[in-house]
Amino acid sequence: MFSTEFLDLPPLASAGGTVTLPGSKSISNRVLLLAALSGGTTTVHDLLDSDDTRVMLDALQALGCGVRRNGAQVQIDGLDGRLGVPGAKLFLGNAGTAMRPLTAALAVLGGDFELSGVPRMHERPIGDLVDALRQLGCRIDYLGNEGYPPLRLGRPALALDAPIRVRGDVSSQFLTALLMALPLAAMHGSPATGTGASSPPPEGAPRDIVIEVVGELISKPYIEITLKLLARFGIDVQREGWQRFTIPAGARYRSPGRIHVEADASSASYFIALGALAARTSGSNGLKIQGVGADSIQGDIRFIDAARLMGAQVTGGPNWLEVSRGAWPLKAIDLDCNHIPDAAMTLAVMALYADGTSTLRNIASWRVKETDRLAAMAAELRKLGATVEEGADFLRVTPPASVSHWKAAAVHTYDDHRVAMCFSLAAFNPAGLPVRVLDPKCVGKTFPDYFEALFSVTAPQPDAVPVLCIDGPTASGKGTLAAAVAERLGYHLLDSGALYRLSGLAARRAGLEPEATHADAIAALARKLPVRFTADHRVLLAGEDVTDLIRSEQAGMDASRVSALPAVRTALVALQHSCRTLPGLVADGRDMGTVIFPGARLKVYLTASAAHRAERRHKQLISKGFSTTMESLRADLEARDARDSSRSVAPLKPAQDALLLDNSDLTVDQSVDLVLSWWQDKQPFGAVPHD
Ligand SMILES: Nc1ncnc2c1ncn2[C@@H]1O[C@H](COP(=O)(O)OP(=O)(O)O)[C@@H](O)[C@H]1O
Ligand SMILES: Nc1ccn([C@H]2C[C@H](O)[C@@H](COP(=O)(O)OP(=O)(O)O)O2)c(=O)n1
Repeated sequence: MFSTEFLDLPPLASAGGTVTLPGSKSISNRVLLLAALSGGTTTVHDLLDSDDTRVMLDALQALGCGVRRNGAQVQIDGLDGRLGVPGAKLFLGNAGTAMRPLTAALAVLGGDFELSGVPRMHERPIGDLVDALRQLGCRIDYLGNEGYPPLRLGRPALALDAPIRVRGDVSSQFLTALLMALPLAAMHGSPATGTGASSPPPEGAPRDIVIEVVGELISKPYIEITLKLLARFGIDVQREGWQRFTIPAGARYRSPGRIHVEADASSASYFIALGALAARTSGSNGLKIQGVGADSIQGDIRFIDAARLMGAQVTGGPNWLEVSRGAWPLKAIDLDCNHIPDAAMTLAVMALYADGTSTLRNIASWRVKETDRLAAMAAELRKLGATVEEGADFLRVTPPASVSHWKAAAVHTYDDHRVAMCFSLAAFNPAGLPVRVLDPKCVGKTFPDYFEALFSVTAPQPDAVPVLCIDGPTASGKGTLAAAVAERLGYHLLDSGALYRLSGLAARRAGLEPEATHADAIAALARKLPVRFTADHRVLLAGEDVTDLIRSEQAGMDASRVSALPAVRTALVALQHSCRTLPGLVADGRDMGTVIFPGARLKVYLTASAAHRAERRHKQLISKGFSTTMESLRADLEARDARDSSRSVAPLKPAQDALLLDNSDLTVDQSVDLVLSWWQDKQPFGAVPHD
């Protein structure tokens, strides 16, 4: 996830490859419980791996289910409505999606269970659900505070003759919990008294079980998901409006055999839009979205129809979609979007690429979401150069009049994940302008790795990935400065010196003195360096952690010697160029600005006096446990400076267009801020806004 203050998206050109969307949390835990209640084995594909799903799996295991996990695939041996090792104590962490449905299912089955969680779980109310369950004869005791977990569930005496009444205006989760639990009673008829979960209840006369919703039902799409999942597991609930639900007598949970957990359909909308508006990356077979298919049970999947109206070509199977550009430019639309409120925001950004004015209607609900999304979308679309009319419940978007009317914008995201994800699509603008997304971490609410996923299936315009070079002599602070700047911008980091250090080490290990007679042999090693830089800043050579080994002064001297060999330098060029990937690169070394990235947007030549550098290196080495003296260090670094500056190929020197920075009297933070302000001056966005 990008936790930077802003993320600059370079202009993007094309899309291709496969993106796998994360599974939906609420569907994951519903499916697990339904699989456990059914007869037979269910293979669950693409289960979300999160704290909440782990808690549910542990609980089901404790209740006697067979659970076999294999990556994102889990097999559940269902208990055919006989869920329960009587007396089981279940610890449910902080997983509300486990606590509520398990409370309902186990209270209906009965069998002396205890359900508890972390302290925070014991502060989350469950009284409304407990009241509804007690009303139908379940025995539930509070073990701590009234209205909150932990709970003890006893044996019920179910009274199912009269309709069960549940409030619909508090949380749809209570209704979901009852809808999943009551088929257990229908399955065995409706016993007058429960008999515990370990032995099957006696057959009573099967009868319909009716639930009546009191008050207006909120979050209907979630109830719809519950109903559709119940149908997949053999329970066809009959619904009269959103007021009355009937579970038919004799209903019985049946495993569908295999089931895919869908990804969040609203998240899919960004990639459907991407396929519709991006050219196809050459050599790719178009854009494939894994995790959700056209027959999704989520309402927002109808976004596909809207995208098709605008020109998208969408095909798909049970759990995937393939999208490519059809009409281009996209076709303007006039659409009632009431049925796809979240995904419709994506249409507003697609409208930037349409052949006329698009109108999205019946979207008043946007005003009461994470932010006033109508106002937010209008304001940010205008920043990009669109003409926007904002009505009480509609948005009318006219694209920028021509390529030159597009503007580079810093998009404010209002702590709203969907605003951030939508506007990433503006990076395909025909003007080749970058787009700045402020506070990109807001995507964490539903899709923490959204930008990583986007970058994995998009290609930038030629030479659009920005590079910031920091060159200079040893111990000037290049590595420190480059790492800090990369972190603040969310960019990749190339420590080119490490490549020479690794080449020197590889040469030594092959018994080759780092000198001209072995140039070709060392170059051959350098070309195939089995190097890996890990996320926690370790350097691995053929799997061995050599991070500290290559930092010794000896390794630095060897690096300086191999780096003077032209064949070695040539051998490392391709590897260095391959580091220039989305969203950008900070490169540190000796010849980054002069040879490797001559077109870099900003080049900094960093120096400090020899005395300062020797002192810094001394402190650094001592702190790492190397023993050395200031005198020898200063002599070494002056020798290294002389060799690095006088070699015939790519000598150490400032690029003509480099900005010089002597940081002898600056702190690290001062240097970082200065370089970032220089970087900022090179961008088309103006000053970084501070809220
Ligand atoms: N501006 C600075 N002021 C004081 N110390 C610094 C500064 N920049 C870097 N240092 C320290 O100097 C040492 C050498 O820095 P490093 O980044 O390893 O240099 P280089 O990559 O140029 O060899 C590190 O211990 C670092 O913390
Ligand atoms: N782009 C580069 C980077 C490093 N080198 C050479 C020259 C340096 O003396 C060695 C080691 O570089 P490194 O940046 O790791 O060394 P310092 O941290 O500055 O001491 O590699 C180079 O020739 N070209």
